[in-house]
Amino acid sequence: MNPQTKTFEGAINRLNSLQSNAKVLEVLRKRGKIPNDQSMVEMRHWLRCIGYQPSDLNRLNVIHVAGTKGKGSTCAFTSSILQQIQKSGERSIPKCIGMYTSPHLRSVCERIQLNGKPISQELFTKYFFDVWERLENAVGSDSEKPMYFRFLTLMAWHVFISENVDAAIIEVGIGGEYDSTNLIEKPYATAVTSLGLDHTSLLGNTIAEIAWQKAGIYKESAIALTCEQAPEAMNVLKNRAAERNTSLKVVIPPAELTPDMIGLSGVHQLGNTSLAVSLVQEFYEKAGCPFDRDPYQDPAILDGLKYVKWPGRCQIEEINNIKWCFDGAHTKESLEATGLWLASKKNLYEDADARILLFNQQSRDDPIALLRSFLKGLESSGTGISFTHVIFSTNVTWKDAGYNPELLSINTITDNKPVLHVQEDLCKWWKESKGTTSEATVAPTIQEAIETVMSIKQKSRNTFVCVTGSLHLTGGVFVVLDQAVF
Ligand SMILES: Nc1ncnc2c1ncn2[C@@H]1O[C@H](COP(=O)(O)OP(=O)(O)OP(=O)(O)O)[C@@H](O)[C@H]1O
Ligand SMILES: [Mg+2]
Ligand SMILES: [Mg+2]
Repeated sequence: MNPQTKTFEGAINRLNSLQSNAKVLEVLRKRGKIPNDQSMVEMRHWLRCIGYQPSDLNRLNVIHVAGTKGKGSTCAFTSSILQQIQKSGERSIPKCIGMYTSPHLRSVCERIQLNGKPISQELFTKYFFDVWERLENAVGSDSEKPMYFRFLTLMAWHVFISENVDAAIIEVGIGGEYDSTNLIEKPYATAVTSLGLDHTSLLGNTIAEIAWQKAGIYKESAIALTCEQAPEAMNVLKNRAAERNTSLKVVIPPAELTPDMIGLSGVHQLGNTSLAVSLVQEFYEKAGCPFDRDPYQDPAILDGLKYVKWPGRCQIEEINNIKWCFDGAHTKESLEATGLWLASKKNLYEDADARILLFNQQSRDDPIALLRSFLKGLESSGTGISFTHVIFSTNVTWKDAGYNPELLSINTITDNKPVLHVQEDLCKWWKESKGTTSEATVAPTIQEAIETVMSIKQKSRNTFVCVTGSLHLTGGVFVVLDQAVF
């Protein structure tokens, strides 16, 4: 390929073309074709095409994280702790920390990080075309390529191996057993975070079935870590760990760990934090230099917890003279956790005469149930917050230009139109159940939703906005407000 045409935009266009495959797969899944061993056979084939064997991944010293909620946060805590240990100079490893997470907020580069920073557009472009061309050389330019998430996973392996990463923190995409990240044979540490019901059409309708899938990342080489779970999930995790010749270790946040010690807001982060600390401990066990003191007394670990960066999760900002809170929760449990957290942050909105909820959900089966979970969390303290305005927006970025190229999501578009009827249903439900206490409207794009926010602000003394329901909405709002993420 002509080097002139290898631009970042070119890489993003090609990457987005892999989403149409994802759409085909979605249709197959709806017909009951769920992921199976064949997915792993295909992934092994692609890995070989780009020049690696699964055994090559072992040298990355992988920390593998699955779960329904808290995967990304746990990875971010783990990376942050390792960065502080690296900075302290006390240990010979890690020299280079890789982190692969999903989804992204503003830029796809956020998904592949080195030493706590998203890779640059230049590096992304270079490694993107390496992988793209290796695949074309192996199978021909017209043949089918791996889908979006699989491609990015292959690319992450290629980046990490090329950059000599010696601690690779890997977040599972969906499930675990048949996830594209699961080619790793000998991880240093594995953890399953909080379990709940999500992606049920792919993973199963019960917590036990979901636990079975997630525990697929457990391997003989590593202790099987998890946090507190429902008993039916815990039993499955225990059996799966035994199946893999390892043992399950349940990590419970110690009493000495308190919310003021950690850089991410919300009590639900305590479980993620303590899992991350245990992952780091296991990592150093394997590296042959175990911790000999209480990790919660270790200055580098404590700094790691404090200085963690994981935007879009219970994040509070003041932008354009408006108080904002951003959270990408999109499952029942996490929306309830967000509601509970917001209820405890009265100082954010008690003086505000305009209290706006900006909500988007369009890819889950029952968006109204998700909205209700948020309200349940919010109202469980008794007082809650009464919104003066509620805006139900799609996650399309711009009025005229449609999706920002890096935020394109073909799965939520039908016949080239965003699914506005979901927002209309949500709005109708709100009006019926909440009456006239608040003004509820639908915005066809995030840009228009923000325009509505700004016009409400013009007429108000103090404005507070809560953005939640989807990480795609949160990312899109950051783009429209031009708010930096990392
Ligand atoms: N243990 C938890 N319990 C409930 N909610 C949580 C928990 N951990 C994180 N959350 C909330 O879930 C949302 C997503 O967080 P995070 O990115 O850590 O999870 P994830 O498992 O990577 O999710 P995703 O499905 O988006 O990949 C955030 O809104 C966060 O506040
Ligand atoms: Mg998820
Ligand atoms: Mg995630």
